[in-house]
Order: sequence, then structure tokens, then C-alpha cells
Amino acid sequence: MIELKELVKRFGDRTVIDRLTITIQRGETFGLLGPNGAGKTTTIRILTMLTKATAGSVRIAGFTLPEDEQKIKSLIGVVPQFFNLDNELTAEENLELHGRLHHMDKAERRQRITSLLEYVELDDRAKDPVGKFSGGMKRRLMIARALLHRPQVLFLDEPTVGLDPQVRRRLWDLIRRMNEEGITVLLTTHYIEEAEHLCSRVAIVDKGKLIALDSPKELCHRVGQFVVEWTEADALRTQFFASREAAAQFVGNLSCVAAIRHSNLEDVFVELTGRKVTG
Ligand SMILES: Nc1ncnc2c1ncn2[C@@H]1O[C@H](COP(=O)(O)OP(=O)(O)OP(=O)(O)O)[C@@H](O)[C@H]1O
Repeated sequence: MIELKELVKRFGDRTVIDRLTITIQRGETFGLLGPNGAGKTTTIRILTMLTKATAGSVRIAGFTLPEDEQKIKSLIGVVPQFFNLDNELTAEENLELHGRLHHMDKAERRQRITSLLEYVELDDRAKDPVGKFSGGMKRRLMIARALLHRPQVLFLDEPTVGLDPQVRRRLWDLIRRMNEEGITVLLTTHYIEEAEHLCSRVAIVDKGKLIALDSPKELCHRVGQFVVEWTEADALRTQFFASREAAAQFVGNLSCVAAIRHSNLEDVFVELTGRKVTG
């Protein structure tokens, strides 16, 4: 559905995407996970035609960039990281504007706006100016806007950044529901939990390079499903094990208190890069 081949982006002499090759299947919720500055937003900006790649190729739904730009535009929906709704317009008017930009006819626009405002549970706020909305409501409205012209692929750049945990979970439900209804989702995140909860597969990126790609479960299996943590000389030490039994045996031989827990994508990132995803 989405194919990036040897994608490169340079700003001057800085390479921020370094020969990224990823294939995303139709119907996946796929995550680009990495710390700030890893090149996630730049990748989305290339795929959504807001910037051009320096080298490499992109295909979306069988169409190629830049040749089929117009066709691809009609097939994708984009939810950028930063709010770009018109605060002075109502929820309904913001969607109306987008529908017109996509040349949707009036009857379809009306019908889609009504059903999408219901879908994101903002139907009772349709006539309110967006300036009065909370962060979570604005994000939901941006999702409704991105879905208005019935895209096959949805790009979400850090969909829950800055939102509190409860609002985040509500958005996760919405993203899951869209995916169940057949939309291919590509999202970027630096939240480990978000990638683990939502994504069928995750590409871990660091400094523009792909460092691992698989399902969250497989990635954790690769480092070892269980982690032993203990403190030694005031430093936190960790060791990975394939089974709880092996971890327990190791703990039995330690002369201090230790904890056993399941590994997560943060562990995978630390193992591969020596650093944490989250600051
Ligand atoms: N227009 C630009 N000119 C120069 N450098 C840029 C430009 N846009 C991005 N960069 C640099 O490219 C690198 C990757 O940025 P990008 O925003 O893609 O990372 P990210 O993984 O999405 O992180 P974040 O979550 O902070 O947005 C960063 O070092 C950034 O400073």
C-alpha cells in the first residue's frame, strides 16, 4: 500500500532521512517510532507531498510520487502534529471548507460532515467555534476532516502529543475503529505505549535510519521477553531473558533485590541505540 525505497532527505549537508526502505501493507496500522529529531515528521511530510525527497522513491496505492501527485492527494488523509484548524470557524464550517477544497458536491459534503461529526462524537458541538475546543476535541475534529473525502490511507503525525492519558485512550479507540473499517494508518509517535497498543508493525527510526522493523511483540522477543532490573553501585542495571524461569534463576543468584518485568519497545530502543526514546 505504501512503499518507501531508499528514501533520502538532506537539508544542506545534513542527512535527516538516510536510505529508508519500508513497505506497509493495506489495512495495517503501522508506526514510525523514534525520539524527537529522528526524521518521522520529515518522512510524513514527504509522503504527504509537503516536501520533496532528495533521493529514493515513494509509491502509495500503486501510484508514484511525484508523477501521480494529484491522484495520491485524493487517496490520502493527513492529520498534522500541530493544530491547523481555523479557530474562528465552527467545527462544521472547518469541515465544509475542507470538503470544498476537495471538490466534494454539496449533498455529499453535508452527509459526510454530519456522519463524521457523529463518528468523532462532536455532533453536539457542530455549531461551536473551534477556538473553544479542548486539545482532544481539536484532534478529533482534525481526524474527521482528514476522513471527509474517504481516503484509503491516513497519516497521523504524533496524534496524541500533549493530550492527557484519558483523552489519549479515547483517540486510540478512534484510530483502532478506523483501521477496523479498512483504512491503512501510518502514524508517528515517540510514545512507546501508543506504538505497542495500536500498531501491527513498528519501524524504529533513529537519526533518519531504520534500526528495526517488526511487530511490537516480535521486537520484544528479539531482545528477550523478560527483563531483570537491579541497582548496583547506584546505577540501574538490566539484563534480558527469553523466559521468566531463566530470569528468576538469575535473580536467585544476585545478592541484592531485583525486579522481573516484561520487556517493551523502550528496552528494544535502548538495546539498539544505547539511548532512550523518550528524553
Ligand atoms: N526545514 C528544515 N530545515 C533544516 N532542518 C530540518 C528541517 N526540518 C527538519 N529538520 C531537521 O531534521 C531532523 C528531523 O526532524 P523531524 O521533525 O523529521 O524529526 P521527528 O522525528 O519528527 O521529531 P519531532 O517529533 O521532534 O518532530 C531534525 O534534526 C530537524 O531539526
